[in-house]
Amino acid sequence: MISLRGVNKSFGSHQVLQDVTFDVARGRLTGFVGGNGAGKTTTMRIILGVLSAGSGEVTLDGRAVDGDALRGFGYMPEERGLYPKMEIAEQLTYLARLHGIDKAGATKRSDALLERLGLGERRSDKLETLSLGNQQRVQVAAALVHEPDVLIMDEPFSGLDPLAVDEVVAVIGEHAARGIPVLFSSHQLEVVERLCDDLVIIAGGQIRATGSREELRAAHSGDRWELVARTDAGWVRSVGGVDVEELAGDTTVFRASESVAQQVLRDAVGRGDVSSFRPVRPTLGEIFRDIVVDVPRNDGEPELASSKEAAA
Ligand SMILES: Nc1ncnc2c1ncn2[C@@H]1O[C@H](COP(=O)(O)OP(=O)(O)OP(=O)(O)O)[C@@H](O)[C@H]1O
Repeated sequence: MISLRGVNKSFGSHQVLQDVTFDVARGRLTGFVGGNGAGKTTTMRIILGVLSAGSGEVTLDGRAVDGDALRGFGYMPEERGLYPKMEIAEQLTYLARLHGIDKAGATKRSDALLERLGLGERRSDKLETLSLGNQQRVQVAAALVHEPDVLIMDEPFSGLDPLAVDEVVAVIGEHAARGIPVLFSSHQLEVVERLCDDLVIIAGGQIRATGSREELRAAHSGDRWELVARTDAGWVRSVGGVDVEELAGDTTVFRASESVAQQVLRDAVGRGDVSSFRPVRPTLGEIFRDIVVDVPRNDGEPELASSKEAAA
């Protein structure tokens, strides 16, 4: 497990991370979501030792992450860093060899990954001749080619069409299933929602929510319920403790405590056929908006000058 505890980071006088604390469990996909400038890339760079934290600690299975551990990390950076004029199989093999894998092993691994990502036929092509989506697939392969013990990916799905997203998701999922911690950031909330087991939501440099997808959805359901009945459900409006939000056709969406909702269900059953009754779980997009709505942006705008300087 990767654990961050109380991580702080400032650039000059601008504090961009404040007391960042969360875990990335083995064998699970952890989605890291936040708006522009929220602090995702900075956090990932600190995990990877590319940036040092002002304070706080990062551990892997309880031990500080040192150079040895870092060699086993796979990283897909936000700024893509491969060689445009180099053949793709050659550069993957080269990267694997940098991680200490022998030539035969590196070639085998590179070929298998390219095949898996639908690029087997393009293995001898230069990176720059590939479409942006295919270049992105090669970036994914570059993070995986040494069979990492930990996988950190910054926006691995940006620029991919929905089918390519599914392919990459499957490959990343296979790696997580081997029991490695996987942390990935994405702005594509519907992808994160579909893919991740756990979520970390950051805004303004602070962690605003963590938990499994289901835990977060349950925690933010806000006691909303949906009743689909075959008979008119206008009567629900007059039940004490019920706030009807929508009443359209046969569907009623309302807010109420669990016990009041159960009473509504019993009454509805008494009045006629109930087609369905369920708690309404919010989407990740709704949860995200709910959590970050009041958080000021943290996008590096200069601090306001002190009143003395401003007056000068
Ligand atoms: N090297 C740097 N020097 C100064 N400020 C920086 C530096 N790197 C990041 N920042 C600032 O830190 C804050 C967090 O940036 P970061 O790149 O971590 O956000 P992010 O969540 O990854 O955003 P995005 O989704 O837009 O990539 C921003 O205000 C950014 O301007």
